[in-house]
Amino acid sequence: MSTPSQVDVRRAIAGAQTVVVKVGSSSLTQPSGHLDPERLDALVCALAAAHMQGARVVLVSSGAIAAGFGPLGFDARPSDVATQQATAAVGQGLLMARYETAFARFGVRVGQILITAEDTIRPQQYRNVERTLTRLLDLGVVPIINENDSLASNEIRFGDNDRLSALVANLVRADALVLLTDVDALYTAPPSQPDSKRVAYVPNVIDALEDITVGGSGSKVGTGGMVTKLEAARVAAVSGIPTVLTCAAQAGPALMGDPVGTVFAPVKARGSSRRLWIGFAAEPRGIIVVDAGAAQAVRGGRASLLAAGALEVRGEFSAGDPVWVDDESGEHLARGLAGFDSEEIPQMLGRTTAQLKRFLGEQYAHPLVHRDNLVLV
Ligand SMILES: Nc1ncnc2c1ncn2[C@@H]1O[C@H](COP(=O)(O)OP(=O)(O)O)[C@@H](O)[C@H]1O
Ligand SMILES: N[C@@H](CCC(=O)OP(=O)(O)O)C(=O)O
Repeated sequence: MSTPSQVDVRRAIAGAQTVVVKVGSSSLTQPSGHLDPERLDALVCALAAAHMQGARVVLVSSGAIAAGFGPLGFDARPSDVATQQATAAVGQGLLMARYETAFARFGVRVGQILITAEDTIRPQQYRNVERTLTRLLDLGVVPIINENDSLASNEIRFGDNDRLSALVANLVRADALVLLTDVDALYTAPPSQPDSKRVAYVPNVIDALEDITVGGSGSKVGTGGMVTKLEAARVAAVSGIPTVLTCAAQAGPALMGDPVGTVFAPVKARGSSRRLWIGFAAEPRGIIVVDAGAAQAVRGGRASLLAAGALEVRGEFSAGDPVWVDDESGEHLARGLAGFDSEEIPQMLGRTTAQLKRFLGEQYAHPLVHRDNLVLV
């Protein structure tokens, strides 16, 4: 795929049929831990305009914790998990109430979807999310997504909505991803550094990272900083989706393809969305170590991982959970969804499919990880 020009990428964003917009906490809330209704309304105005021009708009909105701690009487974003989860339960309701009112002024309906990584990693649940989102969009609704902060367990969570938004863009086969934050663009270094310069165009996000110094969050309510935004732009780029990153106040111009913020070109034609989800969605729960022959087969990209080439299993996981496939030196070769619970695997190690069938029964005569569920890293 040849690299498109900046103008081409901005034009593609302006013409997007389906667009995923992610907005960060600092763009919707005040440092006191309350919503900032004016800024939220201004954002909704830009999104409603895109919706009324025929775009299918999905909003990934942060802000539950940042909007909930003020009303609960805290001076700052709580740092312990239980209070964060309780705060998110309060803030999420306030956030949705305001979105509903703001979109209603334009006659637009919204629907809330709260996602946990755990909910979406298994094929059936993944398809469930996909189906619900597609149906909402078909019904002309603007889905508003957040991580289910109140229930997500700390061990397995997206943690930041930047990465979640790129996965959602992939899931709904979006034509563009818009990342809205509290800085107007990507800079060559954190904008607090006096010599940092705005980057208007990133033709290849993978190479670009070498020349850019990225830092953490600039606010007291944001979580990932620029690191997770670049990760999101990378996930989108390898899914064939262009990204524009700018501040929330520039949402309208960014959606219209105006020369604001930073645009990232797609680096690859669109691939299978489910495989990408396997590759990025959740931290693997365990490891299957394979011998040299199986490592070679897995690296080839088209083989399933058979028990015959597996040497060892580490960690505790259930069938359907994400796992690493490692070679003997400990190098990660691939990520995949396990076909069996971890405790079933030791008896299968090193056995051919015929042996598995004979000694353990028909139900074990299957790959440890099927090739459709395997993504090289
Ligand atoms: N190279 C960079 N270019 C632009 N911003 C950067 C860079 N490195 C770090 N940042 C910081 O990232 C912040 C945005 O991330 P974050 O606070 O997590 O926002 P949000 O709440 O919108 O997700 C900016 O305010 C900025 O201070
Ligand atoms: N899900 C959390 C926000 C997580 C997050 O990524 O925050 P941010 O960096 O502000 O986009 C919340 O709603 O408070």
